[in-house]
Amino acid sequence: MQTAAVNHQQHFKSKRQFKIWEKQQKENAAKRLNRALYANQSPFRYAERIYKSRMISDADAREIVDFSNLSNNTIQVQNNIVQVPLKHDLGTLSNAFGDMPHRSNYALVMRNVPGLIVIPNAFSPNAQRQLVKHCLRDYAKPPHTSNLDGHYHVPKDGIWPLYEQEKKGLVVPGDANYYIPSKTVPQDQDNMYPATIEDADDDALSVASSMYSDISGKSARAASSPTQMLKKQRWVTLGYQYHWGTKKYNLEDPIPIPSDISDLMKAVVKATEDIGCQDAEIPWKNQYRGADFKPEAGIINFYQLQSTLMGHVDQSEINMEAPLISMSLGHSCIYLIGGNTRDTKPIPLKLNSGDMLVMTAIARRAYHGVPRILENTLPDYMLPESVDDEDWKIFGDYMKTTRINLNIRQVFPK
Ligand SMILES: O=C(O)CCC(=O)C(=O)O
Ligand SMILES: [Fe+2]
Repeated sequence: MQTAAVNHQQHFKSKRQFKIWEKQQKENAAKRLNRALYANQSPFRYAERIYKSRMISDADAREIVDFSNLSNNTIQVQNNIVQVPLKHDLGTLSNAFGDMPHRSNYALVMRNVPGLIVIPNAFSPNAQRQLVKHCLRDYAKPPHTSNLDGHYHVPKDGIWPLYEQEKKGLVVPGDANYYIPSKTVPQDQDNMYPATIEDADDDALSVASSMYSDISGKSARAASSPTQMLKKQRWVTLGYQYHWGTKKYNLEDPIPIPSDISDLMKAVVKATEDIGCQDAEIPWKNQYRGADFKPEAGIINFYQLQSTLMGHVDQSEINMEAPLISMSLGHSCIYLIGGNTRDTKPIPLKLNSGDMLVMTAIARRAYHGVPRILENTLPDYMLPESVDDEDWKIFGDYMKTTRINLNIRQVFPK
């Protein structure tokens, strides 16, 4: 019996023509399969797929909200953005924002995203570099937990000092302390993921897998050089240590949030008191008082250019009234913010280095995620040679492929 392919081939003038036809058939079949696969996909998942792509269509790109230059947005988007004065000047509340000759004294809210407050470019370039240094050198080390702990013996000073030594040529392969040893029996590994699918909802699984993807392969867990290790360092937890698999905090050994981070986060809650939007479909106002805000837990996310964070709701905190505050450093990203289920179509925002995001009111329970880190968006002031500071060079070099997000929550009632 002849095969279907041979039958088809007879209708073509050349083998090449047949090959082109055959390729098109395969592509069409894949598209049909894709359509079937995504037909039942929720609007949130659909948007994740669109914005994860390296080829975002012009129409989808126009929907991305740009807070850095409001006139860059479409008229529809501009009509949704409202400028609201901050209640207090950030610079007078905390030194951590740095000296800025033209610090903006307003926040932005969106009529179609109730509860979300954005303070664009809240930090001076110098303050941003200091925060990057703190995140990498001072916070990313024990007793703070990181995704590396289950698989590696992380040195007591963390990975950064070794990485610096490697960059300076002070440790080389063959030196006793060059490779960071992996644990033969990964500790706590089983606890990191929920034991069974039934134990976890969709969120825990997808978020946990995006949080551990860099170290989940066997070969990826072999002893690694400091550079390799740093690229694998995906998150570090501050304050009460969070467990991704069980989505619970370890309440036994509280670790204080570093005081400079604590101060600046309290300042943000104070400055955004009473900010809201009364002429939106769902009117809202941030009713949390700065004086009541206690920074108790946090996450530092380190994203490489290909990293993503799947859509989720942060709801492990007993206190869901307190705002969740989050800041961006380094490369820009696309951040999706939806509603309280995945059925709301999310709005894509571009978050830039120095932006502060405050999730209050109903946005505190909204689905959100980071489907994409945007290449070629590192501000010049983050480049290694941007300042006359020998110390910055190695940090700046790491930032060439990185976005850092630091977010803070209050766990307990006020
Ligand atoms: O990277 C971000 O901007 C968001 C991080 C986040 O949602 C989280 O850590 O829960
Ligand atoms: Fe989150």
